[in-house]
Amino acid sequence: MNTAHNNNYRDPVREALQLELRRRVQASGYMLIFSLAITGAMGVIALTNGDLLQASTLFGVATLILGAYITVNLVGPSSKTPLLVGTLLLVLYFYLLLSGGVNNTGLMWAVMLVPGFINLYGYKAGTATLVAIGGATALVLFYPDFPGMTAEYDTAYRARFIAVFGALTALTAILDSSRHQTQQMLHTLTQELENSASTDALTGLANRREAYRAMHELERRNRHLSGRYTVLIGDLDNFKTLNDNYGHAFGDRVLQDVAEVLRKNTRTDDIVARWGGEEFLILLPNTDLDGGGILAEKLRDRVEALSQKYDPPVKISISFGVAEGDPSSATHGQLLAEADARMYRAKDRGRNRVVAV
Ligand SMILES: Nc1nc2c(ncn2[C@@H]2O[C@H](COP(=O)(O)OP(=O)(O)OP(=O)(O)O)[C@@H](O)[C@H]2O)c(=O)[nH]1
Repeated sequence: MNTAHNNNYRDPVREALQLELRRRVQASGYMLIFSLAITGAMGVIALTNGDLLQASTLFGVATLILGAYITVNLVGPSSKTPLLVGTLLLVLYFYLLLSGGVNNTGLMWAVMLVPGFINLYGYKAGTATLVAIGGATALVLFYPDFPGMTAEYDTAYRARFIAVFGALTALTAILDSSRHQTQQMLHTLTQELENSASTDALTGLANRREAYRAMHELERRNRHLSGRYTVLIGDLDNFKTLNDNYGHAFGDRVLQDVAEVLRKNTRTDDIVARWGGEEFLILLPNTDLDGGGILAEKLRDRVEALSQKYDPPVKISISFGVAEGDPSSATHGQLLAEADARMYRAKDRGRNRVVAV
């Protein structure tokens, strides 16, 4: 995690997934209301036609759907909701297919399953389910004397139903896949924006905002796990003179090289950030003051060694202040102030050194 960080207080991808689940649960609710209306209306028609058996079956299914609707609303959003609704819809569908519903119109309503299933399960799983349902329907319709089949459909009607079902599935899947692509694009863009908002453009390190986020996160974890962490604040020495003597572009190059040194000599779990102009902040999770002091000394040494890299050699050095977070009391505000004060003490004592007490 010592380069730019993707995670933030808000995780856009997780939010998008939650939004998708909410959308599916909402779609489930609409599907249940819609199925309830159809089944109820068919039940009333069957009742007025005097077909008591069909009417009571339809009212029975309607009651089941109503029960599911109430349960879903009581339990709240759950990833199991689309599964429950899908199963209920399948039961209703095969009942309508086999019985023909009222006046053999059951299948006509059944095409509504297509957008419903794709909405519930997304275009991939939804289409796969619909292809399976289409196959099962073709079997039921064309298998001679299929057990339980009481509806009477003529051959042309059966063939047309399969064609309409297939075409509607393909069309809805295409539409939903383009919606899915747009959504993916939005996720990617959001992620890119998140990255650029948390990264320093010159050095590629985490920026100050991201460093605050990381500290906040460490503090939160500390409260739960009583872990410890140490913070280093490093400030390049006499950087103004370097800029004045060699130019701003050279200063920028040095900042990039120093960033690289800090990044290369820290662990992946450590967080290296550009804190300000020529100031860096390093967060070391699960590290005490002694460990932080040792690392700061190593980094100081490696930054100093950079001086030989340039032609002619240029004096480059860094002063570090080190402070350890107290899991029970200190907030990052106090911790930063302490590290900062120690860094200034390092400057006062002649620069190019580490102060940890
Ligand atoms: N090239 C370059 N210079 C920067 C950047 N950000 C800040 N600086 C310069 O860093 C210098 C910091 O100067 P000072 O705060 O006086 O500190 P210093 O000269 O390093 O002196 P000490 O910290 O006391 O050792 C200023 O000249 C800033 O212009 C940057 O992105 N690029």
